[in-house]
Amino acid sequence: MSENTLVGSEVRRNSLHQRNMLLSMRLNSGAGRKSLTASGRPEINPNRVRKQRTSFSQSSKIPAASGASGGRVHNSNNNRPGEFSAAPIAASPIKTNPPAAQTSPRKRSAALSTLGSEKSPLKFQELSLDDFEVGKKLGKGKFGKVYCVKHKRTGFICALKAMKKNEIVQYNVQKQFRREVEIQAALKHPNLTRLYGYFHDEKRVYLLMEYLVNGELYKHLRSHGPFNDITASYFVYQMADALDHMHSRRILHRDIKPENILLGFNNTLKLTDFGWSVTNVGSAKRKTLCGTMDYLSPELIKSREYDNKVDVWALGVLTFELLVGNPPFEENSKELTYKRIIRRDLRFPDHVSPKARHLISRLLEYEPSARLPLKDVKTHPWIEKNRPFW
Ligand SMILES: Nc1ncnc2c1ncn2[C@@H]1O[C@H](COP(=O)(O)OP(=O)(O)OP(=O)(O)O)[C@@H](O)[C@H]1O
Repeated sequence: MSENTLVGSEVRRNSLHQRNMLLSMRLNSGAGRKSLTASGRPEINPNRVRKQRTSFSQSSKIPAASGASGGRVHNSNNNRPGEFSAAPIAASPIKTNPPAAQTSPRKRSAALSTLGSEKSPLKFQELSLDDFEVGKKLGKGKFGKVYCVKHKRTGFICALKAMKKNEIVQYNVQKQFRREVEIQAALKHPNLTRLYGYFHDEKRVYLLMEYLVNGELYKHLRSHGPFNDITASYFVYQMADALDHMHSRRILHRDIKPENILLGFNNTLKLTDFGWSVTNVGSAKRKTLCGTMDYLSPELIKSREYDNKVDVWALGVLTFELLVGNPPFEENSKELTYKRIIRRDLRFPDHVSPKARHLISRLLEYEPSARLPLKDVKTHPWIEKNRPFW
C-alpha cells in the first residue's frame, strides 16, 4: 500500500476503549515497535546504524545514553546535591483520592489522574510499582528505562519511566529534572506527550506518561526513508501546533528533532523530552547554549540572546529532514556544520517541491524576527495543498 493511501484511508481508531484494547495486545508483545505509518514495511532496519545526535548544553556531567540521543551535556548551575531525595518535585501532599472501580477506559484514565493529592495533583501518593503489570521495555534514556505498563486496578495502559534517584543526584540534575516534570505536566495538547503524574520509592522515581505505540519518529525516518509531501506536511502541521501551544504558554522546547517526537495511532505525533524546555518570563531572552548540533540556529551558535524563534528554526530543520532524510546543514564535523548554519547554506535536492522549499526557507530565516510565525505555518500553501489528503 502506498504511503498516501495509508495516510488517507486508514481506519480511525480513536476511542479510548479501542485504544486500550490495542495497547493491551501490545503490552507483552513486540508489536508496539512495528510500523503503523507509511509503507507498512517492518520498522527496524538492522543494517542501518543509528547516528548519535547529542543534545547538549555548555558543561557536561551526564552520561551518554545507550538509546537515542547519546550524552546530553547540561548546565548544572544552581543545583544542590541531595536536593532531589529530600523533596521530590512538590510540597508534601497528604490527601489522596483513589479511583473507584471503573469500567469504561475513559473513566479509568480519569480515575488514574485523580490519584494525586490536592496539593500536588501530580503526585500519585498511593501508587507503587506493585500496582502495575510491567510489560515490554520501550527504550532506555540517560536516566532510566521506559516500560509499557498496565495499572492493575483500572486496566489503564501507559508508559512508565523508572529513574534511579542516586543517579539524578550523582549527575546533579535535580533542578533540570523538576523543571522537566513540572513543564510536561502543565502541558495538555494532542501533540504533546502527556505526563499523568509520578510516584517514588526508596530507590527510584517513576513517571507515568501517555504510551505512544509506535515509538520514535527518528526510527521511522531511518527505516522508511524520507516522507512524501502528504505525510511530511501532516507531521509539520502537528509540530507547529504543538510549538504554538507551548510558545503561547511562554515555554520554549529547545530540543526539537525526530528523536524527541513519538508516533501514536493514525500518524499522530507527540513531542516529548522536555529536558531542555524552559519558561521564558516576559520578554526576557535566554543565553544557555543547548540543543542538538544539526538543529541549532545561528543565534545559538553565535552565543547571542535568543527567544522562542530557536524552535521555529528547528521546525525548519525538521521539515527538511522529513522530506530529504537528513538535516540541511549536516557535515562530518561540528565546525563545518556550524559554518554552514551561519552562512545559511541551504541546498535543496531536486525532488523538494517549490512550496515546501518556500516554507523551509521562511522558517530558516537568519534573522529570528523574520521567521514565519507558527500560526502562518499552519496555513502555509504547502500545508493547505496537502491537507485534504491527511
Ligand atoms: N511515552 C512513551 N511511549 C512510548 N515509548 C516511549 C515513551 N517515552 C519514551 N519511550 C521510548 O523510550 C526511549 C527512552 O526514553 P527516555 O525519555 O528515557 O530517553 P530519551 O528520549 O533518550 O531522553 P533522555 O535524553 O532524557 O535520556 C525513547 O527513545 C522511546 O523510544
